[in-house]
Amino acid sequence: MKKYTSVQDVDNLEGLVQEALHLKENPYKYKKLGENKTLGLIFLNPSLRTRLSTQKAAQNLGMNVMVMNLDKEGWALETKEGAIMNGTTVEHIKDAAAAMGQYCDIIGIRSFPKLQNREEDYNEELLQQFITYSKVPIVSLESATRHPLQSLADLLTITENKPAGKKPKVVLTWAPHIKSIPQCVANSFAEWMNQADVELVITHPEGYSLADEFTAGATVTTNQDEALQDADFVYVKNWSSYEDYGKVLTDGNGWMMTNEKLQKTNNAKVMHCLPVRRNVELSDEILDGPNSLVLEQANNRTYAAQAVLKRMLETM
Ligand SMILES: NCCC[C@H](NC(=O)CCC(=O)O)C(=O)O
Ligand SMILES: NC(=O)OP(=O)(O)O
Repeated sequence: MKKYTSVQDVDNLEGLVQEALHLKENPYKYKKLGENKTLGLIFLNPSLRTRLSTQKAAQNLGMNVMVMNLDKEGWALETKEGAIMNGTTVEHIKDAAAAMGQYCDIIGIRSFPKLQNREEDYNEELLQQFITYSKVPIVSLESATRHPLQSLADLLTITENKPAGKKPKVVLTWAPHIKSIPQCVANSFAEWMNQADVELVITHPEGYSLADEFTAGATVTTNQDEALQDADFVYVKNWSSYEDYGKVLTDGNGWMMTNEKLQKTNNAKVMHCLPVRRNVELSDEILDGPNSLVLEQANNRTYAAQAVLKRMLETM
């Protein structure tokens, strides 16, 4: 595997899921594979789970890990080709990424969208430039449009918890938030579920449709009650509008997931990528109750990352 930025980079999805579940049982079996190999983790935004789980995954494989908070500790980066750099940016990404490629065998990068210009965000400029200029395999740690390590961990969690003998009904529901949030977790989850053996239903208020490239094949409705009927899994997530790009169009009154709403489901398991705004997106009663899978998801982040890193190391 030369890059891991979306489900399209995975050539055998079921194989990758099985690999990750095998690693969960045998985390130190491939301790020699990463010996003398270095993983660089670069963050332009905050992170708790991605940072720690990916670091742990690499250590389980015997790799060395370097972490840099590039937004705080690096030079101000220029991304425009041909820029005359007489302003505030100090170094061009092509020089920074190329230098990092000298120190690292694999680079992971987190860069959120700015949510101001849709075309700019959806072009994934920063991620693409890292792929081009670092010349080493790149793992997305959540980019402007996707969060593929989260989605793989989510698929592992669904695989482990699905009811026997039936195709699970998975509902992705929009939830309220107090600010403008990226679409990437929702985009990515939809894209992955469409490749998995599940029935996917997406529900959100008017004006919150995700881009077709991620949702093709799913049932989409603005009626949350109807969507929740007989659900086996409910994935809760806020996102800002894609159509009216980056905007918050409603306070989302009535969209928070509660135990009362769970009554409509098939005693559904509830998922969220975290961090979660308690009692805004999801109630305490659900998060602290028996239907919550959020900690299992967080735990599976390690094995998702380990399966991806293992595949990259094997092709070096
Ligand atoms: N990495 C996981 C989620 C990251 C991001 N959440 C946030 O930015 C939360 C910010 C806040 O709650 O203030 C999101 O939902 O896409
Ligand atoms: N779910 C997730 O990616 O969490 P962090 O932002 O804390 O890494």
